Amino acid sequence: MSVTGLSLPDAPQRAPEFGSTALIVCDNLVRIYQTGSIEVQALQGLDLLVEAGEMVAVVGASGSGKSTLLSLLAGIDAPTAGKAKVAGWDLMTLSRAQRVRYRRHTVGFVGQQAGHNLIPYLNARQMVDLPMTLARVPRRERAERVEELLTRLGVMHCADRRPAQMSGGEQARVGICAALANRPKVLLADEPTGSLDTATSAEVFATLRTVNQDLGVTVVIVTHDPDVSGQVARTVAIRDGRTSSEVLRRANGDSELVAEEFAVMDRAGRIQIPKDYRLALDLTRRVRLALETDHVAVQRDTTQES
Ligand SMILES: Nc1ncnc2c1ncn2[C@@H]1O[C@H](COP(=O)(O)OP(=O)(O)OP(=O)(O)O)[C@@H](O)[C@H]1O
Repeated sequence: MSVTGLSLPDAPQRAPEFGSTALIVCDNLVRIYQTGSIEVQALQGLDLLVEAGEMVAVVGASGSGKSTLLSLLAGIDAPTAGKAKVAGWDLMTLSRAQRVRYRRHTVGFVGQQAGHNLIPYLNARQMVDLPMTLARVPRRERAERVEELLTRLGVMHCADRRPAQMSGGEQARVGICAALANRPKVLLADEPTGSLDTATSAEVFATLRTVNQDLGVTVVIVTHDPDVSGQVARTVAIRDGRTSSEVLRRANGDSELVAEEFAVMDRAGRIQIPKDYRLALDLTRRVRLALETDHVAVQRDTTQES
């Protein structure tokens, strides 16, 4: 008896998982702080994807949730709900030991005050060496890495100086070297230029670009400096604990850079119409949506006026 081949229906195509190729995935991320009976929703369902090799700035008004996002990504704090994944680590479910490994090897963190990232009685060489000593890196390898980083970021002349003997810009660069010592995939910087003047800030941004382009580290910078979009290719704005818009800078033909602003649509299709647009056209509670051939029109609901 011959057996004819069975013809089975094709398995249904599954949509690829949200951000399946990204290095950093925040999917509907929520962080609620509870102080007594008061609840603060610092992040209210934030979506963000960062691909490996990107340099992204996160901007937003004070209290919009920028630092909260960064401390979640740094593994300093844990999300209340949603998904946060960095380089394959699920930040919702990290055990204590995994959290230590994650913070030591996967992410580097530089905090707000350049001087506060350093220990007053350690010189630059000792400061960059310290994270590697804690990770039990052999002495010779540590010495080579210290030399490589201080040289690459232009602060080798500070090797034997303590923070008090360095300028603000040098302190910031040494802090970045220390954060990179254990070869993290991601560098997270919280207001890295907050206390610096304009010229020194530009210098620190140049250093961060070197880290991104030459060392291949993915960089996420949090700042409330709106001019930062001139320094990076992608700026993501957070409003009320959610990503609301993005500015992309791209080379246009003969390498002229053009900046273009986009609204961010979440996975449920929601976008936020900027306040000045709403005021200009008096868009209130109900609007008309119309699908045109290449765009969607949003118009005032004139039935409310009669
Ligand atoms: N540990 C905490 N306990 C309670 N509320 C907090 C805590 N940390 C942050 N918040 C609140 O969460 C919200 C977001 O704070 P977050 O520091 O993330 O904002 P931010 O955008 O970084 O602000 P800034 O630019 O001023 O640093 C704010 O309302 C803040 O008061």
